[in-house]
Amino acid sequence: MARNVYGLDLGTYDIKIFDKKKDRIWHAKNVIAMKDKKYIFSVGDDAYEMYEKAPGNIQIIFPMKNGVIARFDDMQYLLGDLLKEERPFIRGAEYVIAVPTDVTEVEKKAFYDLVLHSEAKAKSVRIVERGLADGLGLGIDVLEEPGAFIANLGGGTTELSVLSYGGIVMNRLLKIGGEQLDSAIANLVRHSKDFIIGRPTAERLRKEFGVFDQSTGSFLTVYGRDMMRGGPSHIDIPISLVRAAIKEPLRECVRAIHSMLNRTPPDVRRNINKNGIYITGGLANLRGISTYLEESIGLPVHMKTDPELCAVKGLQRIILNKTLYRKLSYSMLDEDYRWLR
Ligand SMILES: Nc1ncnc2c1ncn2[C@@H]1O[C@H](COP(=O)(O)OP(=O)(O)OP(=O)(O)O)[C@@H](O)[C@H]1O
Repeated sequence: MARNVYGLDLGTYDIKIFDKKKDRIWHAKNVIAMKDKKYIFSVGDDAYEMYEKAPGNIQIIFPMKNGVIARFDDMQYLLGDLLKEERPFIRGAEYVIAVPTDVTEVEKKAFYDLVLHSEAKAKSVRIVERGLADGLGLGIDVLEEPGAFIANLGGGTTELSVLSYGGIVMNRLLKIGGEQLDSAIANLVRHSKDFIIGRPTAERLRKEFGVFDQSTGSFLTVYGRDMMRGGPSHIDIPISLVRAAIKEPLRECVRAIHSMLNRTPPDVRRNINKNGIYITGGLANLRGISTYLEESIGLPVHMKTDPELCAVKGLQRIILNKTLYRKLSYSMLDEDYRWLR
């Protein structure tokens, strides 16, 4: 029986998995609910459901932080649990993992070790730079493309990549993503309304308001804690407040995009000017964000449906195509691996 191959995109917010044998992609929240600091209570979407609702003895843990593995053992357990249904297939399987480029070698190695030293007894583990996987998922011919700019707007990070002829010319990982926008919204509600809302509520505000393209008069009723009266209550939050909160983090992304474009080598830049830029990642679903970026950057902005799945779709292409697999994935144990020589 042929061994199975899995493509993994371990995000700060969501894990995306491609299963070659079943030829399917699925995803789950990257969250663990821990009881009494000892026992795993639930994982994935079930654990996220409990976020900010669970009793005091249940702790909700996000094993990834800012795009890298922050709690190795928890991440390993969570991944093992998500793949549990596949038990007959996971032992001795091969894994191809998308990893951000602008991280330290130790952080990158943690992705590698996570799978290599798990109970899955992986046969091989290969790494793909996430910007390249994103490019393939967008349908770009990454090996032949002379210049493409991709901004992956994710749950805890924004990764900016300039690609050319199968390589990454420039890359930067910013600590700005959905999580930071939600904190900005929750902080502004707290300071301007004396009202405490949780992260899932802030996320709901961000998702339900078409932040850039709706009338200024709309508002949403949310539940939380009134700091003046000291009890649970509800409040109407206007769209203007959400816009004000997310303005600065989004401007920081725009400044970083400008700065990277300005440093891009002229020949590559010429192609980017011609093609425009691409956005991927879950935050690209924020209604009106492509128009906002187009106006701020002065270049056309393109995206595909399900932008959060671009990187894992790119891994799927790599796993199913021998040339892409050979040219774009590498093992950290390879003799010619650039950092270990
Ligand atoms: N319709 C939507 N409107 C606004 N935001 C959305 C929408 N759908 C998803 N998101 C946001 O996308 C983010 C998750 O995106 P994604 O799955 O790309 O992140 P990730 O890969 O887990 O994180 P990272 O790439 O930072 O490690 C979350 O913050 C989520 O709230």
